[in-house]
Amino acid sequence: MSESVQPQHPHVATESTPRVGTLRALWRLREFAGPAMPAFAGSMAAALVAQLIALTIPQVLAQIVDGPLADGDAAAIAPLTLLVFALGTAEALLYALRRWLVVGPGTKVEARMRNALYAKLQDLPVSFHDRWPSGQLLSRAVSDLGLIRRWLSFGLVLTGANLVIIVVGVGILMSMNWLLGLIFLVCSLPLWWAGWRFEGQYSEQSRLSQDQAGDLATAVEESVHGIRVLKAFGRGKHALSTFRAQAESLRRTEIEKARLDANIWVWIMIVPTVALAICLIVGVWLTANGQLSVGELVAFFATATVLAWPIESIGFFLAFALDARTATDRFFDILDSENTIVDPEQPRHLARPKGELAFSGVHFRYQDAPDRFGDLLDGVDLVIEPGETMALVGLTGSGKTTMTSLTTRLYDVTAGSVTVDGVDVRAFSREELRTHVAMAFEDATLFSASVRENVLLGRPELAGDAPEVVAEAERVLTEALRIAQAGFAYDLPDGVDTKVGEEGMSLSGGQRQRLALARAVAAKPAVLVLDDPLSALDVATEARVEAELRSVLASTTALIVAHRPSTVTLADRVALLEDGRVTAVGTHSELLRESEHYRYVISSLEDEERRGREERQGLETRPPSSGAPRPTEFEREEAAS
Ligand SMILES: Nc1ncnc2c1ncn2[C@@H]1O[C@H](COP(=O)(O)OP(=O)(O)OP(=O)(O)O)[C@@H](O)[C@H]1O
Repeated sequence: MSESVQPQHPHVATESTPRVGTLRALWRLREFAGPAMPAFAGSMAAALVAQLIALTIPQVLAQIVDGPLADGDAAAIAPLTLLVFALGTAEALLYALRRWLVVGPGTKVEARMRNALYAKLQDLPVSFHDRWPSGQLLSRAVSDLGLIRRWLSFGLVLTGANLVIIVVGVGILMSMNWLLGLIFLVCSLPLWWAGWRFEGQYSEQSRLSQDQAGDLATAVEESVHGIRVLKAFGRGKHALSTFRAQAESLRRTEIEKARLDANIWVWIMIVPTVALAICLIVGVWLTANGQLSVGELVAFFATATVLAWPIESIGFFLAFALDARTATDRFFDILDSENTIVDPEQPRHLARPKGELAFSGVHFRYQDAPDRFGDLLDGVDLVIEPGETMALVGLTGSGKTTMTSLTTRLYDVTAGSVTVDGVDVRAFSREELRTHVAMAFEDATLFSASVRENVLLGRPELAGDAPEVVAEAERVLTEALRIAQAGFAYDLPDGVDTKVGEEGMSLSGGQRQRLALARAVAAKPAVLVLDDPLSALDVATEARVEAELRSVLASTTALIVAHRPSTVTLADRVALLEDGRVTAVGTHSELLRESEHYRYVISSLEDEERRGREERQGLETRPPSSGAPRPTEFEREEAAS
């Protein structure tokens, strides 16, 4: 027995669909394969008729042997030979028809399943994506669905046809000579026993191997994404050795699968051969005793030979069905995942929100947070008035990003509420909520699309071809790019139609952030939530963006997570997040005067910013010659007042 290998991601196992019988598990595919069933049935019928024709050929052979051949009637042989030729041609044509019937419908089923999977992944909350590695999702969407398509179009069709042909063929053998038929049938019983044992062991290994393939895909994806970091830190070798270990685990599982497969093949090859050998001995004895004609003996063995392939293929199709079952389970693992963030039955609607954003008694903890920790947000109360700009400040890890992600329901509060104009965000449809509240993140994600499409992502109504829509889209795009100081987009090879994102032009971190900011601004939301969207900008560009933003923010409510003291100056007021609560709200100067923790946070932000700037400029950090620390902004502010 090979060494057993644990799945890399235990969650995959714990979230698995409960184990049911293979047939029941595969039966679930009818939801997607339903419309293609007539095509699959037609294909199965074509395969069946082709094999039935193959079974009739031995009967014609028996006629030839016992008739014209025994009588030495050469003229009578020709029509029977022509009949064999015609039957063979019909068999070949029917096999071609079998394939042709399923190509289109099979790919449609695959596309339908892939679309459903994609739609589900889009719908599932961020907390699901936190737990599921992307490679696992990728392998389900690509290789698993391909395997299911192949099984439906080929495996299912031929398994059905072969089983019928085995039953019919054994019936024919029994009718030709009941004793020989019975011997053939009894001798095949060990095959069923071996098949039953095989199912249990193989399906376990099949699941393991497909999960491990998903983990491998995750490793490749992460290392491609993080190639710069790996190279910069010289961790290529380490990544390679981790990858090798994972690849080795998968190799071992594949070997175990192959070993089980080889075992069943031994049974499949030996059992029919032994059965035929016994039948041959008994058959010759019966012929010698005159109980069976030579022609009947030939026909018996020709029929048994035709049956050899369907019988031998049982093992292959069994393994195929088990792989398809595993792929089906993995597919439904995702489709069955419960979405905890859903639209209400009767969503509220706000035609023109004023933009008051309020947190009332908000508690939040991540699903996988250890029990020994209290809530990350532990009773947050904060009201941001319409048109007001509020900066959110706190130590690193205090929960600022988490707090902003509650506004668009990337996560739901665990207690309390977040409201827009007094309406709980959970009372809106998610689509409407995201038109009222737009976000830009520090980690600016661009999609493989043009600058224009990336910036106008939140304005689907501007995607039309009507002249007035095109003009409005152009106006919104120009304004958003101006506010975000993203004029560089016009200098790209195809201007704002240049493809950016993963498969497009490489942009700098600051350029990506500015496009992401333009995207948030273009959405024209009542509430704009910015999670440190200027962190990668140089000071001069940041100042220009801030100046432009002020004009936007005058008419929009804004919540800005600030990691730089300069971002704080944009805000009308500042909220200080400390120990899971907002412990102080006021202007920057008020908080500097009144809150010791605020002074500490600002001074550490200044230190961090100074270090970042010095690193960027490649300067060595040297203390001032007096040895005294540099004055913090707080101290400068104090001195000024
Ligand atoms: N998806 C997640 N699952 C579990 N824990 C998380 C998740 N995201 C963040 N956390 C944890 O929650 C805490 C708060 O994270 P958050 O990103 O909200 O802090 P922050 O104040 O924005 O930090 P920073 O200033 O460094 O960006 C951290 O301890 C973090 O490890």
